Amino acid sequence: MMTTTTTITQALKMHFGFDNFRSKIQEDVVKAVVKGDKDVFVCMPTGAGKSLCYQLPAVLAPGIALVISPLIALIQDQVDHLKSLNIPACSINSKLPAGERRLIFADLGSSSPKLKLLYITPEMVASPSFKPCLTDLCTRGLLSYLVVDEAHCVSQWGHDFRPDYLKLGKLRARMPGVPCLALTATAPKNVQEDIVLSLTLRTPLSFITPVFRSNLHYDVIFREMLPNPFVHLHAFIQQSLALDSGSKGQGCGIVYCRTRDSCESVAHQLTKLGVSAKPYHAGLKTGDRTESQNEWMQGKVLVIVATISFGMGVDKANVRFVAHWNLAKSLASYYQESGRAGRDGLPSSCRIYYSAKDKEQLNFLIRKEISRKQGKRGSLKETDKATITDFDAMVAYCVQEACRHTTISKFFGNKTPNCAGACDFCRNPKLVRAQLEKGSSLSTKTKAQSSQPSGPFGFLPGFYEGGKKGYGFERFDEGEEDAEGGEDDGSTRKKEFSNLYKKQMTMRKGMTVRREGFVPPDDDCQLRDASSQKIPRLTVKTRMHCLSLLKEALYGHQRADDTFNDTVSLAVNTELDLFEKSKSSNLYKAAILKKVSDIKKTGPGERGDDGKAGSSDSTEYSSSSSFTEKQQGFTSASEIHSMKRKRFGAGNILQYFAKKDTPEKSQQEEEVVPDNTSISPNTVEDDHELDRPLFIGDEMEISSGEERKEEVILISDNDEEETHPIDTLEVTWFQYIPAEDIATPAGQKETQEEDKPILIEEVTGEVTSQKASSPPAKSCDSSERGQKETQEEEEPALTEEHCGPSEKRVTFNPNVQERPLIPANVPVTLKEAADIVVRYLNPFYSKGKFATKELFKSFARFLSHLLTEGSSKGKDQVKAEAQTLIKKFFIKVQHCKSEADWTHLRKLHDGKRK
Ligand SMILES: Nc1ncnc2c1ncn2[C@@H]1O[C@H](COP(=O)(O)OP(=O)(O)OP(=O)(O)O)[C@@H](O)[C@H]1O
Ligand SMILES: [Zn+2]
Repeated sequence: MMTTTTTITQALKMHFGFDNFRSKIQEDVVKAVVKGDKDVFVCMPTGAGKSLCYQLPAVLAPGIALVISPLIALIQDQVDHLKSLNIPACSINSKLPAGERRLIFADLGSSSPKLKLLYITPEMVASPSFKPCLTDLCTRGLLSYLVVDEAHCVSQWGHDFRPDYLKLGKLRARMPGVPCLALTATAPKNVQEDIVLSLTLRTPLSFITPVFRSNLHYDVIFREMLPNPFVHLHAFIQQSLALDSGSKGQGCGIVYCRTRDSCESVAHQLTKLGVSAKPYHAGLKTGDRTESQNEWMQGKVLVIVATISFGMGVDKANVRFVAHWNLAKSLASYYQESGRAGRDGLPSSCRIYYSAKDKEQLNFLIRKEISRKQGKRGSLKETDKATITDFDAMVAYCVQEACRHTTISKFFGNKTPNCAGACDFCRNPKLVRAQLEKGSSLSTKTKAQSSQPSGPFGFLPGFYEGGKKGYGFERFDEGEEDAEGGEDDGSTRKKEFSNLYKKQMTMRKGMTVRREGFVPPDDDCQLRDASSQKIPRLTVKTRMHCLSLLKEALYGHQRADDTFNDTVSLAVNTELDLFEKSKSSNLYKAAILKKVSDIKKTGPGERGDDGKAGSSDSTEYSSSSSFTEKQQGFTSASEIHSMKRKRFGAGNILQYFAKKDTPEKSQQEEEVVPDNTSISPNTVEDDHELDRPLFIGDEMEISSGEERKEEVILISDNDEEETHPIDTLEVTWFQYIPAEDIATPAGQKETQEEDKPILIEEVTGEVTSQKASSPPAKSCDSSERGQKETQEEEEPALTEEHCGPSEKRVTFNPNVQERPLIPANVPVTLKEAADIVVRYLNPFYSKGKFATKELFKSFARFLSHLLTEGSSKGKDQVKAEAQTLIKKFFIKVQHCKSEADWTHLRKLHDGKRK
């Protein structure tokens, strides 16, 4: 085959429209393949132009190149591309209409077929319908090349091993004179060796590009430590796409998620935050999926949030970032997936949002799958070991203190690259270390709690009966014939796994699986040990709600050097501490309320009576650290005003935690500025007061006189459909006895009322019963308290009961409350105004409505001053005005970019005053 360099270059131009080769290595490969005297092995990174390495030689050679490729979608892309270049190419697959299939077979059977490239999956190659055709082509010497794309699939050590690829060795044997070309983007050293062996490549010429790509910046963020991971992701996207630089932004990005649900929710959250994002996963209708992909390709949608089924063969040059919301299943996969960024050579970012919980879950599923296979064949295969080793490499990458590029390069058998600050570790090792330290302290407790599973390979195979294959990485078509059906199967499969996982986790903790209806925490749940069902009938939602109460309380008592994240961590640990100590749902709730109350009673910078917010190990989380991006958190009013927080007498905070506040709202700050009715009245004289949404921090200055010393806290279970009546419960123990001291007597039945709301009042003034007809309780003897809890949940409604010198049994009915508890119209201080403003503004900040945090602070400062200028206003008025101004401001200003944006507000405000 005499083909000169000139001919090759001309063909490159004529058929593909390229003036030059993309790289020296690409040119060398093409020349070697064209020469055709040896087999060729190519390992080049994603986007390096591997396809051309066989497509150009195929065009130049007489005959047909048989291309084995693992995925029909990928094949389709290639075939379409070649057809658009007028290169005769086609594919034979199970989805091909009968008419087209006939035409192809007719061409292949002709004396001089027109086809230059025939794409086929490994399954189809071995199928009875294709075998005779192949034999015929071989016998007539019509095959120019055997091309094995994604050749790593042949290796049991490969991250995408496909048994059908193993059959390619036999295929190869059937066409001895045909040169073979094996290509892959991701082959660690052992996989490279496997490929050569399995395909029986004869002293192949190897072309291996180092994996290092200096334009890619790699980093890892610990997702569980973020106050709001979506906001963080949003900021990352804005930065990567230069959306906040004033320019329109350039390029696009991919967020990879492991599950379909995550794809949906991440895409939804991003869209809410103002970035156009669409999900892409196998659960979508083909039309929707194609639409998502097309819109992304055309730049109409900036971010595609996809499972790994997206991306193979997707060729887009200006992908500025690839974020992994979940771990990839191996470091090789991660390298390949993240490598879709920066194909144009421009700087791009690759980030993993690492989560220990995610890791635990994947680890479980991977090992479970192995255990299932083991059960069937009774031995552990190399593939299984490889799967685990590869996953471990992925995890190690995330939790190491080393250059990310170096880790990747070493994994692929390359030399150490010159990272030069292209990863978070090389850029700032201290930050990476701080994150790791914080991360390990967060997970220590969880680890200690979960004992190691037993059985071969750490599992009890018998326990997993009925599980099917897969753990969220079904990248390839599951065999030709049932490729469609495979998708539905996938979702059932995942459900099964999810249930099994939950059950197993519960069992590991030594509990019986007794709560079938237990709604598990979602991926982003901030709670620690969130899946625990230790406390009967206590829901994740309730725990989330309690956590938000703690956060709010602590938030108002941050120390000067605390970051928002420190406060969140402290809240999370405090919640866990109380959760672990509590034996029933009500005890838990009461313990939370007591803690909230204690925190509230303390001065600024203190966190409760013990200074540690109740958590024995919480001190380790309270140290200031800036490893996470501080700007992602909310801003405390204290950052705006250095004024000292005004102190009121202990217990003079009035808070209502009422039914309408859903945990989601308080948790995610989704509440936009509420309408007037929801925030104006501060007093319980208002009939609707308890129906209004929760505003933690709705503090009221009241006289510190004894008769005004009141605290009313209601926690309701927000996950129940119906509104609870303001129920009455005996909870006097709450005030003075730590929850842990009140052991529920052994064997005592849990009442059906566990999830009812608790009303706790600390009242020295008059109280009124909601159910005046109910009999009074007999006694408040501490020995009976545990029992009382149960009894009185069943027969509540007490009017007033003296249980001791300072304790009263109380009930509360907002409808008959006679006296206002709050003095009318106490003038609001600047600090209080700032609190109000910051609270109302935070949701907007979270949604990225401010270009910078400074701008947000500046606006809050401006607004606080504006609202407190001139005549002294009461809190209600300030709240109402703040709301109105903020509402109006954001009607006019979609995205606040400078101080000039709010100059009109003064006029608006002053005008209204007149
Ligand atoms: N010589 C060349 N000049 C310019 N562009 C080229 C050249 N060769 C290939 N390309 C372009 O580079 C891009 C990436 O090529 P290709 O899809 O073949 O990469 P790949 O290595 O196969 O990636 P993957 O691992 O995802 O399959 C394509 O847009 C292709 O058209
Ligand atoms: Zn580095």
